[in-house]
Amino acid sequence: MISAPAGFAALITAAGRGTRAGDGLPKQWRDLAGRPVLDRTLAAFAGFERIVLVVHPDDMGQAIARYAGGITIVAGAETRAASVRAGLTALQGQASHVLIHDGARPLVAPSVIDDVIRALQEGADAAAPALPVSDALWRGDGARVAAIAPRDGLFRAQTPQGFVLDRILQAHRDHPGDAADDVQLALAAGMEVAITQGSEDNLKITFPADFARAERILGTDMDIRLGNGYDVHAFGPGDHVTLCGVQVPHDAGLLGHSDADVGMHALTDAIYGALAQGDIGRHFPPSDPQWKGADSAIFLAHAASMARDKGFRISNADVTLICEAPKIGPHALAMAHRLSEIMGVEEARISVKATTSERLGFTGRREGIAAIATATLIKE
Ligand SMILES: Nc1ccn([C@@H]2O[C@H](COP(=O)(O)OP(=O)(O)OP(=O)(O)O)[C@@H](O)[C@H]2O)c(=O)n1
Ligand SMILES: C[C@](O)(CO)[C@H](O)COP(=O)(O)O
Repeated sequence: MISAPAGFAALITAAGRGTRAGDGLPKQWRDLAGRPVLDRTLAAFAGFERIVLVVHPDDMGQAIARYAGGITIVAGAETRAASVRAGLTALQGQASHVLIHDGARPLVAPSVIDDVIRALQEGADAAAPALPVSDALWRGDGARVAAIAPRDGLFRAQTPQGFVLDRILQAHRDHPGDAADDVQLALAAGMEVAITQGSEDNLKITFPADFARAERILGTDMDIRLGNGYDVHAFGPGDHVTLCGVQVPHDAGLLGHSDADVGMHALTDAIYGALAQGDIGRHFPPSDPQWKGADSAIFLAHAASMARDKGFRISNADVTLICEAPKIGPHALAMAHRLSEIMGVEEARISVKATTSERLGFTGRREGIAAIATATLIKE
């Protein structure tokens, strides 16, 4: 993450409808490798002391629910230029410089942002990243090539485009129509615009296939960890068992130092395993009397918060309980719900299921319950 100098603000445009990206949610709200596109874009600018996010009026509610606190959220308008104008107006008097960035460019690298900042710090009125055109350029006539167009000196423009705030605000006010980008308005206002180094990865998600391309780019440096856990507890006296945080009536209880929640223990070990941090016994020794009868939610919450502290997001978890009885099916959704609450992971990413062992082995002889679990962790 970059650390932006004092006086530098970021303005993120996210008020478009993404019509070219196909059906469904507008592209900036869609999932990209497990997180909404806009989450990723905002994270790239987290080092700015002031961020203005421009969203469509219809999206105000969800933007406030997701991002309020620390970010100024402003309603956008019909065109990109009008949306930028709304954002700049909200920023007036609050910053010396502004970097205007498409919410639909979630993979912008810190170096691309840094280069724009540096050019402005060195005195440029305006600076923006771009890449030289490397392919031949044709003028088309329907499906036929009509002519070759010269490409010397041509660049593909990217964002963030950086400016002295007062000057770009005045340029927008002087040219209230639409524009290809903010550099066009800066040029119309007589500003000189420095070209900084763009990046092929800094793509603007525009068409449906851009999602797959962005995921491929993310995949190349994605750190994915898989962990597994296994646990067994024997039946003993009692009238219920606690499984994945849910009390299930039964003609026996489970024996254990804690509440003997075999499913939650397997899942907790899966998370510790993915982090290469041993198992529950290492963090909560059974020899320590304070864990006697403990609610296993303490263990799972500890593993989940350790994952977060190490920069990982729990992407999904799958728990299988192995027993002849009690019947798990009627409780499986409640169990997934409870696990999701403890871990802070959405319920749709948690699976709890069960199987018998066809009356074979210790579970088949109804001597106890076994559980296996898998968890996937992704580095943010
Ligand atoms: N009225 C608008 C139009 C666009 N944008 C934002 O400007 C960026 C670049 O625009 P573009 O890729 O053209 O997005 P859309 O207008 O959403 O796409 P489309 O033209 O396919 O509908 C996007 O982050 C988009 O949300 C905006 O804030 N306000
Ligand atoms: C601002 C921009 O992303 C620079 O490349 C681009 O001009 C936006 O164009 P669009 O037609 O609104 O997608």
